[in-house]
Amino acid sequence: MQYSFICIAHLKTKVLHNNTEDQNTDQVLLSLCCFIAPGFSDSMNGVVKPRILLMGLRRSGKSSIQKVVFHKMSPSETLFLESTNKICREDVSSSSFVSFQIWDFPGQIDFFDPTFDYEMIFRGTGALIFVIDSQDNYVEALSRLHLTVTRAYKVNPDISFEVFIHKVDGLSDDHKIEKQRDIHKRTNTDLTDAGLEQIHLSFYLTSIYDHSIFEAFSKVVQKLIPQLPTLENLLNIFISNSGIEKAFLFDVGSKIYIATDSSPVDMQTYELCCDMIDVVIDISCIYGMPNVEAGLPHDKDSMAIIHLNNTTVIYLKEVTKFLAMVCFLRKESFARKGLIDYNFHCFKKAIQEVFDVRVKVQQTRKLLNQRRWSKLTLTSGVILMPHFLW
Ligand SMILES: Nc1nc2c(ncn2[C@@H]2O[C@H](COP(=O)(O)OP(=O)(O)OP(=O)(O)O)[C@@H](O)[C@H]2O)c(=O)[nH]1
Repeated sequence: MQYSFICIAHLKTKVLHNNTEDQNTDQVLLSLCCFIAPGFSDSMNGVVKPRILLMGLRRSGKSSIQKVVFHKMSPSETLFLESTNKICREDVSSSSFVSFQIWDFPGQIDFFDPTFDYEMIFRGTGALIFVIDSQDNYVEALSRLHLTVTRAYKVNPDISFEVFIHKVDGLSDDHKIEKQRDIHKRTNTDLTDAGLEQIHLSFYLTSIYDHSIFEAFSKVVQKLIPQLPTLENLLNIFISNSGIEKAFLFDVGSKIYIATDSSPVDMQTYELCCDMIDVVIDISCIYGMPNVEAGLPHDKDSMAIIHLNNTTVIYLKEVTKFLAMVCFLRKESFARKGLIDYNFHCFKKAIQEVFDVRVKVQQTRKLLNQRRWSKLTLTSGVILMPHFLW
């Protein structure tokens, strides 16, 4: 495999730092180093495609969310989006590691009309995201949410119900919390009154004008990844053996993180990761050799290192052409880069096994379905934990 050396540069740039966005003038020294290699085939481009529904009243922001997260549309451009007049389905799997379908419903659609087959729609659904415009009066939205959730639950109790309290960029912090509490209380009271207190709704405060929408989408998508506990476990072992403080596994295309270790996620760390991915992609797009096969400017050998001026190092390494690990560690720990790279290699092998097992299980299931066996018993494979050095 041929490598083309792209750049090793020391740049000065701005990052978000400390506690407020206003303090983003701190200078950081950025040592960036990318190696771009031609594409490779991996077995992770597979197969499971849960469906995510985006529902809510008209102009609540559904299409904007989809365009900003999956099409890199800038938030201000969404001002010119026209109202959606039919269900828009999008397959996210072709361009990204995360594999699912998004269905964007027009706000005005009455999908409980008898001519509309809502049972078919809910039956294949993994997550239902209901978007509420927090800058508007939300009484109507809440009754619509109740109706949607109760009907969907009756058809498919396995759906995860996610409520985006959206457009919170216009609200103060106190106001945000107050709105969330109010919406939470009202929806739960409605469900209890209907005798459906077992339905669990998750609430997120979101806006397309900051990273909150990406973070919320990450959490929604994580619930649809059956291997999540294994991924988290592997990340925990990896960081504890490598002197790393925090590690995320990112879907590079969408900046959704599909897993992280078990320490809490703070928003600024997540924002720094997103900024780093943007820098790597931008530099790769400008200077990298286009990977014709995958249509991506980066691949499994891309990597980047950023030294912040507070002795923290951010280290990005591609796991596959769609998936990257971003780690936060102290400068002293980064001195043992050889060890980190070795452990990363073990991690990568283990993760490959996780997805190989998934592909094998799916193939077996397909085969069994084809043979129309009446009773299927699938045994999932065993993942051997890698031997990390420490
Ligand atoms: N302030 C603010 N405005 C937003 C946000 N998200 C979307 N909007 C705006 O809300 C308006 C409606 O957005 P759309 O995405 O078209 O809404 P929709 O829910 O798809 O609307 P329908 O297609 O009619 O169902 C647009 O002007 C967006 O710019 C947000 O996070 N904050």
